[in-house]
Amino acid sequence: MRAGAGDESQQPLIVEESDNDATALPEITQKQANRLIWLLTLSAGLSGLLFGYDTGVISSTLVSIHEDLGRPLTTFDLSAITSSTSLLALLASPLAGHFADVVGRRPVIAAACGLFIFGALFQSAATNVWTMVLGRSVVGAAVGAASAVVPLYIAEIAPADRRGQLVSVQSVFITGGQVVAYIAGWAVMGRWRWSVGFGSVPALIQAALLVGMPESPRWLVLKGRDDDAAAVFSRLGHDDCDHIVAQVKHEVKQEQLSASGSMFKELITVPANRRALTIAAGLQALQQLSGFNSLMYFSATIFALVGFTSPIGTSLSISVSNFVFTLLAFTIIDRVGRRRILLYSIPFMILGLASCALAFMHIDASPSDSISPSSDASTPASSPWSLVLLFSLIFYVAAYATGLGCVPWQQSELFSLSVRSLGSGLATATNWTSNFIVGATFLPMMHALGPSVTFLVYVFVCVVGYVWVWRCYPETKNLELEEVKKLLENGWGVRAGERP
Ligand SMILES: O[C@H]1[C@H](O)[C@@H](O)[C@H](O)[C@@H](O)[C@H]1O
Repeated sequence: MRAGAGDESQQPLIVEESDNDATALPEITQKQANRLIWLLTLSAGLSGLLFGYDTGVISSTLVSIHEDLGRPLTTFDLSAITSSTSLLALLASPLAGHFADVVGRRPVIAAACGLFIFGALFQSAATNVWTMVLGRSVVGAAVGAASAVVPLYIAEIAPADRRGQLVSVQSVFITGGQVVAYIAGWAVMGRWRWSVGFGSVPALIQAALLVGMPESPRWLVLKGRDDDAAAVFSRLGHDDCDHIVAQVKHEVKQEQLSASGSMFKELITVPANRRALTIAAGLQALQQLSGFNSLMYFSATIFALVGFTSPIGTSLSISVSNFVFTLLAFTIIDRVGRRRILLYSIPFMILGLASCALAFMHIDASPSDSISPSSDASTPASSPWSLVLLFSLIFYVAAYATGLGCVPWQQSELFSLSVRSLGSGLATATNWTSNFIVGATFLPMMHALGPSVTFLVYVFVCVVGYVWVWRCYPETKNLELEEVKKLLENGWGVRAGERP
């Protein structure tokens, strides 16, 4: 049941072709299957790179536009350009979930890819604020659709014992894309049309790779295309394709028997589905409300505020740490497990945030008069508390990237097949809604409450989140998707998930 592509006990994959060479072929075909799984994961994961790039590039773009859009940008223009992306992402993700169910996962990934290309070129040709907002919105729709459907597609093609790692490829690509965006923004030295237009390049590569990408075999079973599904499972290295197709079919049949009408109703009324949605959406909300993206968007502002002479350069340390520790998560997630990673890492996030709050108490930072990355704040960077702040932020980011930055994107494994696409879409929409809330409230909170209290608010969110994860999030490592569903049937499944 848990045999994956890496399982030593696997049989020859393409039995008809392997009959006359039973000794050599299993190893070769196993390698081919592994290679295919990686290729598909990387092809789909390119959407993550675009997600990271397009969300990261905005910070350097905003400070480079000057009057290129026909007039100097007002604060309202800045907010409209920035928030249009997350707003469209939050609208697009449930829609993408719906379409992934109706037309399949692959066409939605392809549509997002097209939008990434169009949005990047449209932005780079923008002549006024509103065409720029339109370009950012198109990219937002692409980011929303991709972030809902790519982890779902990868989870459905991945072998159980490597699913955590393969789904985490998306997080590695997102954070890598953010680093590339920071560097590209700096390298083009103000020629923002180049840096935003560059976003079309990985999308074009992805468009070429999509040609050979098969549809998710689990979706094929859902649509009654069992032979096609068995062929894809076989290419993915499953030893007993008929068995796994039968297993997925059994799940589909059971769900059809229990189906209470619309998919949304089924998601809300069936207890296991409701629990899955609560966990998936809760983890996504926690990921965002714990405040990380306030650093992604405003770390340069914070570093200017406390007197660093090169705030934009210093803020690169945030995105690089985020990337490096996401790589760590990618390496350990299937060994340590999702739940355990969160229970180990959230306390370190709390420690990092609390020590930021402490450092701010000793720094004379008054956001009311210097809340802009370009302002040269008067507090000298030589203050040891500024360094304490920098290291605390990096510490917090490292803990975030190892756990909460990565784990919530495993969301689709929690849902049973019949509601998986809608559930993933709604959890992704929760991510973007919370992202929007943090982006919109961080600076006002810094003004109204002061930096220390603002960071204590994030401490509070993490403490509540920790207790909730401990009570409600079961371990899902190494389970087949069909087994995860069973965990949530009679409760949160925390005990049942904690077996060796
Ligand atoms: O998992 C990603 C990653 O942590 C990114 O760095 C962050 O900007 C995104 O909001 C998040 O969803």
